[in-house]
Amino acid sequence: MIVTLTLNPSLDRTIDVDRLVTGTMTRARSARIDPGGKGVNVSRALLANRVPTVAVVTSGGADGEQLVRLLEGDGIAVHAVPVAGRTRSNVTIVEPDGVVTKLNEPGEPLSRAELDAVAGVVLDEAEGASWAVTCGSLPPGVPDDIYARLCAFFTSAGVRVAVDASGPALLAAVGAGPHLVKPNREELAEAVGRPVASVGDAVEAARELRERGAGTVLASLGADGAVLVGEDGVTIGTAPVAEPRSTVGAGDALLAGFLAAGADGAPALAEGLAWGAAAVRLPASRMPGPDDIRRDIVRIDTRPDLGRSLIA
Ligand SMILES: Nc1ncnc2c1ncn2[C@@H]1O[C@H](COP(=O)(O)OP(=O)(O)O)[C@@H](O)[C@H]1O
Ligand SMILES: O=P(O)(O)OC[C@H]1O[C@](O)(COP(=O)(O)O)[C@@H](O)[C@@H]1O
Repeated sequence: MIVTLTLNPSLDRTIDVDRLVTGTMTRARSARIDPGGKGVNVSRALLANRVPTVAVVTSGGADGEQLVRLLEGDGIAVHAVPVAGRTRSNVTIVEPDGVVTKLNEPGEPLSRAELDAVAGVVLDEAEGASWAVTCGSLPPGVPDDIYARLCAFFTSAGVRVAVDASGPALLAAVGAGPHLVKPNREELAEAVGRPVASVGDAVEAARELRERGAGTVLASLGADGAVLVGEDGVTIGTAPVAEPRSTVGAGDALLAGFLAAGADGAPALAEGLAWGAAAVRLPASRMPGPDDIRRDIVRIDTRPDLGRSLIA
């Protein structure tokens, strides 16, 4: 069982337009709503591949109710903690050439009592679980060390912890010694305070996060694939997609595939890359199921070129 926690979930609204011109009125070609937030997407991807999962989320107002209805409609086991603040909406605008513009709301503040309630729920749900996955931005008012504190509780209960966060929340979590962190290129660069412009830079930055406490670093590099740095060394792989449709949620699919495959070494990296690539071939934040996932496109580089520049 893999338990995910999303403190700041969202209704993901994806709007297709012919061309986005800021400062003008643009008529959309189509729009869709998906349940969103990083942990929510990890649970969606796991369930689509029949891996048992529970999604713990906060839920506020009519949009929170809709989020829970959508998740339950997909058959996801969801434990929603009611909160006073309205659940946010995140908007992604997609142009035909694949250019994506994202607008993520900050979310509404969580009170101390609400945060304690969510923490109690996720610690209960995680009892006996193989992994607790804590993901995404923090709503206003939530202390930056929340993932670090939860990590300490999960670890003492014998549950492995994966963190997908950014900025101070990621840094604090790394110091608490999680088993796995999944930064993307920007998050990695911010965490080490220097640019990540090549595969070698990503490896060095990932090594630094390990030195600061993370057990394994799965650094996602967009179209350049991903780098896995753990106890057994460095593994690098790619899974090219000729015509990407939507990269929203690709990192969440990568993480879900990696965990589903046992979270260890090249086989797990390859599975994660296959799931990430499949997510990119699907519209909006749709998570891939078995029929979408192609393992034949994955390449694990046994002799990686560390000097290779990353796509800007
Ligand atoms: N344009 C792309 N082509 C192929 N695969 C991609 C592309 N963008 C993302 N991916 C896949 O999705 C994973 C996560 O993407 P990335 O953008 O790094 O993370 P995040 O979605 O967390 O920002 C990558 O490691 C890769 O496997
Ligand atoms: O919590 P954040 O950082 O605002 O991110 C939330 C957004 O990220 C997503 O989980 C997508 O994740 P990606 O970063 O993988 O594209 C959306 O579903 C959600 O709207």
